[in-house]
Amino acid sequence: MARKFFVGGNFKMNGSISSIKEIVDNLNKAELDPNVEVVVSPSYLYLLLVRESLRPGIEVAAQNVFDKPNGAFTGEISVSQLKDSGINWTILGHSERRTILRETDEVVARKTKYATENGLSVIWCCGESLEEREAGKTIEVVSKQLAALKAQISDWSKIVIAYEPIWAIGTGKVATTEQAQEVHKAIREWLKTNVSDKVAEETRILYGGSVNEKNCGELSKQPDIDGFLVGGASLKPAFIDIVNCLKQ
Ligand SMILES: O=C(CO)COP(=O)(O)O
Repeated sequence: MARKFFVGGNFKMNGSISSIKEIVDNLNKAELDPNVEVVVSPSYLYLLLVRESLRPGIEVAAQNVFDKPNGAFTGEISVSQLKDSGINWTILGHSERRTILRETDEVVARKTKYATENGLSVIWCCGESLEEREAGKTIEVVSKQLAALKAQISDWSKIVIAYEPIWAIGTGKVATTEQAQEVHKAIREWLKTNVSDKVAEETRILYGGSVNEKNCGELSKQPDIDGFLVGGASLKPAFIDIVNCLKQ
């Protein structure tokens, strides 16, 4: 089964009602490559606004979700509340949550298990810091994150992996095509060795970190890069050019 190219837009904690309406209007008017799956992820407050105004065919993702069905968990949002609002996706394990909010590999894996078992699809993020890369530990770090996920997951069909080197996020320092392809290939090999040939073949592996309309074309040509998770550029009209990068 060919892997469908995937472009996610992670708005992070950005935007206002008016700027988000503008992004939605632009997406609604745009000619988007039908061979690309598109998912946008505004902050919680705007999920419903986006879901209700965005054209069908583009999915909407939360940026996080909790791993309990309901109850006394002030400030958290449940999987069933997302599904009730027409949200079928969530991002989990973004490096900003791992580092700033101290989410461990195990916490991220537990949330991913709960979300996928309860019908959400997950963009599961991994990636190394600059210090880890310079120490030659990139593959080791990513493998450890994958192993924590594997310890809790049996069904990988609802998971898209996003490799996001922390040093490339929001810095303008995009990984070279060779650097990105090398890690994506290693992730696929890890899946082949530790999960199955089928999961390795079918799981989409996205690259994230300073992707823009200029660098996406080259990156998209790499055999193990199946799409992008875009931060800053997803707030701009250039996001449409990134979605259409296969035509570059
Ligand atoms: O963190 C990212 C997407 O989740 C990447 O962010 P930037 O594209 O702004 O570097």
